[in-house]
Amino acid sequence: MTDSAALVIRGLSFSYGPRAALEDVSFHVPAGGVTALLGPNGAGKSTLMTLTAGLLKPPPGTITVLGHDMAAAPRKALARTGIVFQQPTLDLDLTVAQNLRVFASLHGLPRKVTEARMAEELERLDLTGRATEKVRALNGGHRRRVEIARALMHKPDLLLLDEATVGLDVPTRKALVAHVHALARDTGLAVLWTTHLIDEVDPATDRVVVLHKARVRAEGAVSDVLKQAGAEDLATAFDRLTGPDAAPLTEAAQ
Ligand SMILES: Nc1ncnc2c1ncn2[C@@H]1O[C@H](COP(=O)(O)OP(=O)(O)OP(=O)(O)O)[C@@H](O)[C@H]1O
Repeated sequence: MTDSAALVIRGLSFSYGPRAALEDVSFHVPAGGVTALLGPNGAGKSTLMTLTAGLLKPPPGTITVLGHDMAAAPRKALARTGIVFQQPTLDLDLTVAQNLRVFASLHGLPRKVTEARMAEELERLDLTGRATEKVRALNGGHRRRVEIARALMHKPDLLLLDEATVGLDVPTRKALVAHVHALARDTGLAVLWTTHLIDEVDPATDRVVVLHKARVRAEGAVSDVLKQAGAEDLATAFDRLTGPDAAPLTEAAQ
């Protein structure tokens, strides 16, 4: 199972100077589903996403995307990866289509392929008819969906979403969560979804990784995480795993 996963993280440690941001982190993200990376502020989530997005160099052998080692073959690994960062990166004064076309040409996609994929992804994300609108005219939820459509233009196998719902109201947040779950289910995409909001996890289908103070505290299907925490529900499990009574940490991570 682990070897065939889209993303495999094995024994990943990373420090900013003396401060350990990740210590011996291991988990995997299978195809066709959402893996929620849950953790409180400072847990190490963004550091993990930054390393997986190839913006910091990970130690060799610790991050593998579809069998490609992020340290040894970052271009091959990134060619299979779509990324939506926490901070929006669309050009507000370009139309939806122009934003997608710029991205596609950076990936070297031919014009015909670009137009076909754009139509496909906009339809999948319920954005058909918005292609000629300037991004500035869209609400926050639609802008996020355009970012997801853009991240899918090169048909990645792995989609990284870093706190994708930040700043959205509750109904928009719920709609986006539902869209991403449908996307994973319908296309076989592997999604790593970073959040600190428990209600964004679908307990029936999602895998969960609880990160706290640089370390994985529990990992697996929601039922496994509940067992590991000795809790009845995910909110209680999260509190137990990340609260003041959580297992003691090594000095480096404190
Ligand atoms: N550029 C940096 N230089 C030094 N320390 C950093 C840097 N970025 C993050 N850290 C530290 O590394 C640890 C992990 O931070 P990180 O941002 O990865 O956590 P996070 O789970 O994403 O938090 P948040 O939910 O607040 O974004 C924290 O202790 C943070 O202060």
